[in-house]
Amino acid sequence: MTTHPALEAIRGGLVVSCQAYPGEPMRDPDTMCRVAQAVAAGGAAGIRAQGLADLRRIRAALDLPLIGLWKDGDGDVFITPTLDHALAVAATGADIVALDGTRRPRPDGRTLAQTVKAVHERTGRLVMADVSTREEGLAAAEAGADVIGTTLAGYTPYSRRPEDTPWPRSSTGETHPGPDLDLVAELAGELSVPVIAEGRYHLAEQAAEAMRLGAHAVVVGTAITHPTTITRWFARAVTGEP
Ligand SMILES: CC(=O)N[C@H](C=O)[C@@H](O)[C@H](O)[C@H](O)COP(=O)(O)O
Repeated sequence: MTTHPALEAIRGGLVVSCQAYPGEPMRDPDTMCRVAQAVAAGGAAGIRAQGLADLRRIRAALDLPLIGLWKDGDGDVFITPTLDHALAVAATGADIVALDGTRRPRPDGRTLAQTVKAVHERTGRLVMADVSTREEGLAAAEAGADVIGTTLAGYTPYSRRPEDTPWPRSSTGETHPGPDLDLVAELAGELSVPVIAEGRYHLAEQAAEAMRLGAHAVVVGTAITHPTTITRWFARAVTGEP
């Protein structure tokens, strides 16, 4: 049973991740803010966004629950990798601080439990632990995370590969790397903290399935807010090129 207003507000809803990657034309806080406003108009229950400038800009413009992260560094742990990153994200006004919730060594040497505790004590914000496996999800909940996200499933060398969970995209039988719905079911079945389904939700049907499996909410990014990737899907289908 969750009680925090931001978690209650996204319960049963769609959270839209609004991110542009380094060097891309849309990598600009005002642009991302407009994307966030556009998805809010479409019924997003919450926003997930990256980078301090984007978070500040979006926080000032929108009242929706905001999940903030800061991708930094070129190591294995790059989603809000240290406590300092987490404190900076909290200072933007994000309601929930998303961070790497795996058991890999963190660049500042702190454990996940130490990091979560410090965020709670020093900011009062909630922590979303982005994990890649069932074991990591259970450990992150044990470490005190308020919400567990399946964000990193398929993005660590030891987690289930996305190719193992393909979903058909068209009547021609074309398949696409799918989300790890089994992980959502496993975690939702075992945890009392909310589980957020995130990562490669490219079809509305997949998002609906995650909810049936017990997700608290679903985060969709690429399929809504990344036109370069969406264009590539359609361009390949139209040209027949691989
Ligand atoms: C693995 C990683 O770095 N994931 C990031 C986490 O914030 C984002 O790049 C994703 O876009 C986000 O998780 C939403 O997922 P999708 O774009 O597949 O709907």
